[in-house]
Amino acid sequence: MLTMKNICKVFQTSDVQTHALRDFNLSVNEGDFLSVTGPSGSGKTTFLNIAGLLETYSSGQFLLDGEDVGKLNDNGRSRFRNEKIGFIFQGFNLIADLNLYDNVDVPLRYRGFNAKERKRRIEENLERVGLASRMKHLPSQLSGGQQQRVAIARALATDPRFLLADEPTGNLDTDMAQGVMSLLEDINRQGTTIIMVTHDSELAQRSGRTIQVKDGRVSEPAAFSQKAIA
Ligand SMILES: Nc1ncnc2c1ncn2[C@@H]1O[C@H](COP(=O)(O)OP(=O)(O)OP(=O)(O)O)[C@@H](O)[C@H]1O
Repeated sequence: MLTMKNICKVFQTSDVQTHALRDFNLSVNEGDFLSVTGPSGSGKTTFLNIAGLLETYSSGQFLLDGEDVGKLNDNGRSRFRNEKIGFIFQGFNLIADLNLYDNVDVPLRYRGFNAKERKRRIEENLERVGLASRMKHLPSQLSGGQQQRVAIARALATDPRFLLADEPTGNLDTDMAQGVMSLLEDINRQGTTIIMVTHDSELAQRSGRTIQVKDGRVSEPAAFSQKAIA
């Protein structure tokens, strides 16, 4: 459902060219939980941003859900992203002066759901991450792990096929990181395909499949998904 063939990404900054991805090849199947590891500057975030249609690529082919996304214009890419992809980030990116309910509401308003449907989705997803009782609280009244749970509820509220996570446990202590990882495992078991960039090799090993990125390439052959083997 996600296939990248020989994807290259060159950043041009004044007279310096940076080859962030070079002939990057990867296939991700529906239902996979893929961890992406690798040294700093190897291209992990660039890969994730291209996968999430936040960034374009310089050459190669990228098929997402059967669509050649290189052929979409800006509007087409935004629509595809809003309908199919949820994001979570290391810094949670919650809006500080909105309570949890209103934070989860943001992408739903953007998508134009009616008030009744928005309420249903907000309550269902805050329930899913174990924070239904804290709806009226502000992000600053929560622990880091709880804030990341709200960010996960917000990402899931639009019911995306893919959840892309860039160092989702990077700001969390070990216990909170384990809790967020367990939640991601539950979400994956319920059918959402997850791609997670992480520096934490222990967490990476808990996902079904791990690849390493080095110098802009997948340096280890993508192992078969354990789900595919089972
Ligand atoms: N907008 C940009 N303009 C110029 N160069 C960039 C840009 N974004 C990334 N790069 C460069 O591309 C390369 C890959 O960066 P990327 O952020 O993808 O690495 P990473 O593996 O995610 O690193 P880290 O683990 O430190 O977050 C680096 O050399 C980086 O400096």
